[in-house]
Amino acid sequence: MSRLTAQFHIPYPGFELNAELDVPAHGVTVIFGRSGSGKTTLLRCMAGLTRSPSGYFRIGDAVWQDESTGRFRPVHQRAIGLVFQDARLFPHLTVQGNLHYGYRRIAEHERRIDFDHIVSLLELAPLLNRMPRNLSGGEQQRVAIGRALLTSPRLLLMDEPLANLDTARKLEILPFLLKLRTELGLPIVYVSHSLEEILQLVDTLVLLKAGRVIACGPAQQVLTDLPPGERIDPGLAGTLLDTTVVDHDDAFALTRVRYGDQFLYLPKQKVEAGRPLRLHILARDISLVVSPASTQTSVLNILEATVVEVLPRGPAAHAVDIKIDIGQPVLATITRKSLARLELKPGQKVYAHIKAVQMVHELPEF
Ligand SMILES: Nc1ncnc2c1ncn2[C@@H]1O[C@H](COP(=O)(O)OP(=O)(O)OP(=O)(O)O)[C@@H](O)[C@H]1O
Repeated sequence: MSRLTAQFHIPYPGFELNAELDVPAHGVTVIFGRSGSGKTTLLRCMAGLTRSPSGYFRIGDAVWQDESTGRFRPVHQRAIGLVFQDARLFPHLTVQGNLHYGYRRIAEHERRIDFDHIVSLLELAPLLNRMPRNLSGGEQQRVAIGRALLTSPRLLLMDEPLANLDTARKLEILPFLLKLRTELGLPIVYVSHSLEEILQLVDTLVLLKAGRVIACGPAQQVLTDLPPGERIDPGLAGTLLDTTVVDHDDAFALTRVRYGDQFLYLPKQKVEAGRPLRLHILARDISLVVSPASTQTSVLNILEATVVEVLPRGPAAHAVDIKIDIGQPVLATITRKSLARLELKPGQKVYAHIKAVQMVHELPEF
């Protein structure tokens, strides 16, 4: 499988980027870290906007930088699409003019992305004759994404593309980003410092801290394997579950999803049966029960699980995290007192009572 491999070292006064990563060259790779951790610097190195003197960057079989042989392709010679926080549209051109700008520069035989396809994917047809100043922030970002894609890139680099938008506009754009992920087969590297924003999108998660990659891998794994001290936002510690919608129960306003051979109920979602749906289950929303599942509870979602590991948070903490297995690792947070009472041990069968299932963002139909 094609890979994206990067190695960059940038010594700035007071900050040093020392990042190495090797991730699949497909799906969405999110570079996540606090402000100042070096996300933008890493992205700029990938784009060829900043040159790391000992850098290496390769996507599939294309080596864009290998300083050991003096190879460095500058940004304009890389097949990349760039999207920034601000749309940076050409103010004197219509939406159509902006979209054509990159498209025209690519020779016809090198065009891998069709103009009409992008207009329909991003629902840009009603905007084509408008000027950028008459568009909302979200619409401008959709045009910027379209313009980047129409250069037929091999890689799309996005630097906090939703950061300048309010929550309503963010929700407007997210479904389009999900469509890019599933429909275009184009690798996307996406910089963000908002866990909520990326949970629906992320395939591979790269955590950056003070210029270094502290974790890198499939998002589910990174989120559950991270030592408690390294958690990005302990309140959001939890697990991603990729489920499939089974059916909807109109009478009780619920949607039933399947995970492996188990089922979960959640508030009714506007997603058709058979479609994938990613859930986020917060560790603090799971209780563990040792005796067989009882139906005499208000909790709808009870999954059979096995205890994998107890992850202490330190002697002063009142809570511990328990890694359980339901077909994939899942984190549950319980009190240390409960742990002592239940005497949980690796290999033990338990029932995970899931008190709430977060959607992160409710998905509109598309
Ligand atoms: N050209 C430069 N010269 C010197 N220092 C720089 C330069 N560019 C970035 N830095 C420093 O490198 C560090 C990392 O910056 P960077 O913008 O990559 O972080 P970030 O994780 O993207 O932050 P944010 O989320 O706030 O955008 C910061 O301390 C910044 O001041």
